[in-house]
Amino acid sequence: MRRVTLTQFLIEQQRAGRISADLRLLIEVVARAVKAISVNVSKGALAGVLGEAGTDNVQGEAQKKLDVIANEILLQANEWGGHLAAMASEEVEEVHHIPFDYPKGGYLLLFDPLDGSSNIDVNISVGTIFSVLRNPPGSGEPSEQSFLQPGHQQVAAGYALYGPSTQFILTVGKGVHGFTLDREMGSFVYTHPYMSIPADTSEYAINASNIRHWEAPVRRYVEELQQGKEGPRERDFNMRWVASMVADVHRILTRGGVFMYPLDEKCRKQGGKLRLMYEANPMAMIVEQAGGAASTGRERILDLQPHKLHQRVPVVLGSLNEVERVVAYHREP
Ligand SMILES: O=P(O)(O)OC[C@H]1O[C@](O)(COP(=O)(O)O)[C@@H](O)[C@@H]1O
Ligand SMILES: [Mg+2]
Ligand SMILES: [Mg+2]
Repeated sequence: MRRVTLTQFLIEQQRAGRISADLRLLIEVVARAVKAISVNVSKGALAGVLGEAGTDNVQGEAQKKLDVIANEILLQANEWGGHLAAMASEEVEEVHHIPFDYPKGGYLLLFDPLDGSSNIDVNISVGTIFSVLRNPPGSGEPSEQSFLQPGHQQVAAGYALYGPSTQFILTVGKGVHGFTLDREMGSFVYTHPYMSIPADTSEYAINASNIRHWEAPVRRYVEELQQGKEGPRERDFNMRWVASMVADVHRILTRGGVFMYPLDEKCRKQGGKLRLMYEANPMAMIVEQAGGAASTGRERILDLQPHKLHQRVPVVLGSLNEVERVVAYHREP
């Protein structure tokens, strides 16, 4: 069987007029950075990359060494590519400008360099999430405002999962495509064309330790799932929570399911737990492109008008019929 690499896939996308040459290059550079992060993640204690960095990020969270390393790799790899106007990262408070003497392009790149940080030291899957927007024409040097575009304006989104194998999942708005890293060859091989999420599922993911903080619609939904065959759903449901959004979403992309980090009393002041611009939006685009749905419980995530770079939002995503049910429960008085 002919093996198609990510590079070949992207060239074909460009030939088909789905992406520009600059966007192709941008995705190639992100994928190259992901390979470097994958090497660091897999070396673990051998490379001394585990543990705390001793610093806090913009969100006041303690940074792990790998958060910092992954962030540096992505920033450095993308700075000189010539396809970007600016970058934004979970680990950097302000917009990251491209050095003035470097070539620049028309895209904005946003990323969560290392998602699932609490899993690094226990050798459980973590990931990288990214989102690509256009720098609004005529806006000159990008500011925070340039990034504040609704998620439906993303031109590409994807993530890497550093699991037993490293996978790279990508959408440019025409389906969701999965690639697996061949470590010996050093290339991503096209292994999962047109990934799709079944509309129905019997699996859900939520941090159930927050139950006492949940709003009534989410509590009702989860309690009904837990009642299984004996409850109103008349069938049993299974629960999984990796605590790496990338891994939980990847499971849903592979075999269906619903993932929730809803609004609750603990995170109400911040607006939610997960970040809109580089967690919720790219995942929402991927999930919708795979036939699923993504909502805050009240609104479609991709329609939200962001008001700040590091904004947080509630997230309910995955199998269409389950997400619609959660949204319907939020509508009821
Ligand atoms: O520890 P909790 O409350 O279960 O939260 C887990 C969630 O937080 C996250 O780790 C947040 O992402 P970061 O690790 O990038 O901060 C998600 O990946 C995950 O779904
Ligand atoms: Mg994250
Ligand atoms: Mg992170």
